[in-house]
Amino acid sequence: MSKIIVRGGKPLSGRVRIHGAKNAVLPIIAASLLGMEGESVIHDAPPLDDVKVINKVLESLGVEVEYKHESIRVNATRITTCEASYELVRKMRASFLVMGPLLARMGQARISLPGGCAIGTRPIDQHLKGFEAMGAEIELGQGYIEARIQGRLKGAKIYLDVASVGATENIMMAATLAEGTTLLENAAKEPEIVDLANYLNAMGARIRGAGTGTIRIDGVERLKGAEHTVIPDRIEAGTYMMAAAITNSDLYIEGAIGDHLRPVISKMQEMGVQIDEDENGLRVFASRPLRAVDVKTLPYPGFPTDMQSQMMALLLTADGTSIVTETVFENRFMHVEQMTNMNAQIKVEGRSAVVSGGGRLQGAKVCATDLRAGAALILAALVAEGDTEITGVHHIDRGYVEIAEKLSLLGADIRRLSADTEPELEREPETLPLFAVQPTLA
Ligand SMILES: CC(=O)N[C@H]1[C@@H](OP(=O)(O)OP(=O)(O)OC[C@H]2O[C@@H](n3ccc(=O)[nH]c3=O)[C@H](O)[C@@H]2O)O[C@H](CO)[C@@H](O)[C@@H]1O
Ligand SMILES: C=C(OP(=O)(O)O)C(=O)O
Repeated sequence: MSKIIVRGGKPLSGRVRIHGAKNAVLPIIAASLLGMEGESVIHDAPPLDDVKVINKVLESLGVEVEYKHESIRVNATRITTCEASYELVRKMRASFLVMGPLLARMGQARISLPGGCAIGTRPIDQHLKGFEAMGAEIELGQGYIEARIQGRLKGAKIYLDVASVGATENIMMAATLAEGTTLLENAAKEPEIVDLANYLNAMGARIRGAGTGTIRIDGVERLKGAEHTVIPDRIEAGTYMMAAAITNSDLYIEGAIGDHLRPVISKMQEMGVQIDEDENGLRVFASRPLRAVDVKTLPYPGFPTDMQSQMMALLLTADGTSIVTETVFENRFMHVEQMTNMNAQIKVEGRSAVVSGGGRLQGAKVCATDLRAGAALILAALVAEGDTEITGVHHIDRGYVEIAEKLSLLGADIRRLSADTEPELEREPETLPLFAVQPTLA
């Protein structure tokens, strides 16, 4: 079992380079399945476990994938099966994003139920509602979702009950090859949706309005491989911004795009953190005291749920009491118990957490219960008294490229103890036990 050990109290300084966005590259790799001729080349693909998993999903479908120097070459001219197995899909929820492209191109797809990640039940009803509206027949059996269409999908007007990122992506990909026009309303507006639409348009798709609540997709008959560079990871960038602020340091976050981080920047500025933006990144510097602020997570352009736990770590070091409200996922406070082990004063009341700042955090043995919880524990550990030992590192590896190495280069006392016995990608599934979550089919 790998561990990250942090000795708190070291200031940080210097520059940190932000990698390509996990949540952009995963749907883009899934979308590369739509390339009926030529190759796709995807640049700035971060070397993360999740990227390796989705590459394996593509390979399991008979597609050629080559991953070198942060670029992925995909040749999807031949697809030999339309089934993505439980063994792969259980490892990562985003594997379900191959459903839309497979259905659109091959007329069928059989994908294992992704279940729900520990942060919530995470149903897929909105994805399925979209496919059904485009004429697909959906069946659930033996833990798999099977979707079929005779001929091509048909363009449709689809209103999402929740502005789901994954459903927007899956439906948008499926609609590219549909007959006629699809209007996707109450669509998610995240920058990763815009990045996916840009890649699809480079493949020959006709998508307009990505990044707004209404996306119009005029179906085309064929798509071909395309070259694309993935946007920088706003959540990785935000995490290093918090690292600068929590340690009272001055860091330059290279590659961070201010426009993608507006709610994070504003909340940090409200606390008293100084942030300078230029065209290449952000400079973040802070000194104490920092003010307590209230934070509510919302779909983009609201405050990102993927930054909630890291923000909570920072608020633990502010003066006063903050209220953090999580509205996107119903079970995303698991880091609270771990932080409490570090002497944090936090009380959860329903969907809100009351965070009392200003106490002294203490090193402890804690466990990363999910990806961002792990990042938040590292942040808390950077300022805790003594040593913190963090297990559950496989969660952190899903979304952060060499976080211990990057922080160490900035001056943190942090090291990773890797277990020789931990084979690559042999990790616990992200999901709850199969069938714990039954999807709503209609
Ligand atoms: C790989 C990826 O990009 N992951 C991100 C994506 O996840 P993901 O795409 O899974 O998240 P969604 O936007 O779909 O989920 C948002 C909310 O909608 C609900 N929902 C979703 C689909 C559905 O069919 N029915 C339904 O009710 C979910 O339970 C959740 O409460 O967006 C989340 C919200 O910003 C981020 O935290 C994840 O990091
Ligand atoms: C929740 C996250 O990812 P996923 O949707 O892949 O579980 C995340 O990136 O914080």
